[in-house]
Amino acid sequence: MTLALESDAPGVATRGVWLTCIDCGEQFAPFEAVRYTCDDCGSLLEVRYDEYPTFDAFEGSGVWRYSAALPFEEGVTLPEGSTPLHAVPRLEAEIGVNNLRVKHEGMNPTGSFKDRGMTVGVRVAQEIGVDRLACASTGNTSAALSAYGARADMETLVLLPAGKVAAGKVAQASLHGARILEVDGNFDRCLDIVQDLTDRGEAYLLNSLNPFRLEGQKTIGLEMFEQFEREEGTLPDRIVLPVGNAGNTAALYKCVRELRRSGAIAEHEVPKLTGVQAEGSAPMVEAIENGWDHIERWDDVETIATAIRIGNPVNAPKALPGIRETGGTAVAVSDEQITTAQRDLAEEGIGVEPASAASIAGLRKLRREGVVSDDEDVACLTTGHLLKDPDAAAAAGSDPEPVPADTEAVLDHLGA
Ligand SMILES: Cc1ncc(COP(=O)(O)O)c(C=O)c1O
Repeated sequence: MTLALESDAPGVATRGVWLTCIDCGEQFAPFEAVRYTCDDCGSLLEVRYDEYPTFDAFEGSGVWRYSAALPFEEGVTLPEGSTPLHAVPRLEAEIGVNNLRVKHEGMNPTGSFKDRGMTVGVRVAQEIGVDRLACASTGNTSAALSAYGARADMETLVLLPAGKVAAGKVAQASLHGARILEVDGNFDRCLDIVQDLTDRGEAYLLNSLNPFRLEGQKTIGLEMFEQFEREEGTLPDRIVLPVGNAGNTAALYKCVRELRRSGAIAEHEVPKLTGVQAEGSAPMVEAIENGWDHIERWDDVETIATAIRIGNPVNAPKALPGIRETGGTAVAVSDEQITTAQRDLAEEGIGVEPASAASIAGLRKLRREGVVSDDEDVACLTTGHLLKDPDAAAAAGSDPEPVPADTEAVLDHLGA
């Protein structure tokens, strides 16, 4: 039976929307109760619709341009999306692919892609009528949730792994008025606790376990396809992205499945989803390399890319098939390779935080190994802005040189 919701509440799409279990197929009405996983089998839920749009259904800009593919017509907006798809000619030539574009999600209002998920997720929280929003975070989710919670005038609670969140992100959560709990444990433990709290009805969970977050994030793919097509006359053969909780990987896979279903793209146009993790935090890569259909949780994770310091990617059941069925792969890169890529992007004028640079580092490694070929059109996703992690940026960049307050002395110093 299809529990299609035909709501006439303001701002709610009138077409059918429901939550479906990805394993047993059980369907649930989307807004009648708080639900993140299947009541019957405990697996992940996915938002499904009774129809899927083609590109000509989209109008306007940003995330809400794609409302025909979302559960609402509008949301709590700052606004988000409309991020640039940069050409990077020097990196393109050095790495050696036909075409390399960088989709810089760090240009969202709070400086990361998380805003795309929050504009939808917080709108759903309003619809359900919850009091308090909560998330566990390696930093960016907490920054986005705090801003969108503030915008919606809702209480927010964020749990962070103590000492492992970049300064810019803590500052954002703090100034936007979230209650910040620093947990003596890693991100995965924070998420365990937030899940316990939300199971007890203490808060509404806005991690990417919440399927509505991924609806917003799938607009990364929709927007990227439109830009790529407009500027390059084609779609990317491959999308390379950093992987933490694997929400974006799952969201992009959902995006291409929906576009296939509506007939908006052909089978041969489906891009290969290619995930990149840091060597010290690579359970998805381990699963792909071993052909597993599940991941094994890593209890000890470490990397300079703190945003992807995650040992138990909760969206793996959605993301692993996405990587496999699109013909993609997953690769691990060292912290040194990440820092080099961060510098290389900065030399093209693109400022990203370390986790984001993993996509370029991963592409470079796969190209050198011959997994990526030289005729490919590639889009790399950079997920967060440089200013998120000022310490990492300063460590990777050049040091300031002290000089006296005197022009002659400055010229002397410059060797002029
Ligand atoms: C900058 C950045 N990149 C990548 C990720 C990982 O994204 P996902 O959990 O969707 O794999 C995160 C998640 O926190 C992030 O903040």
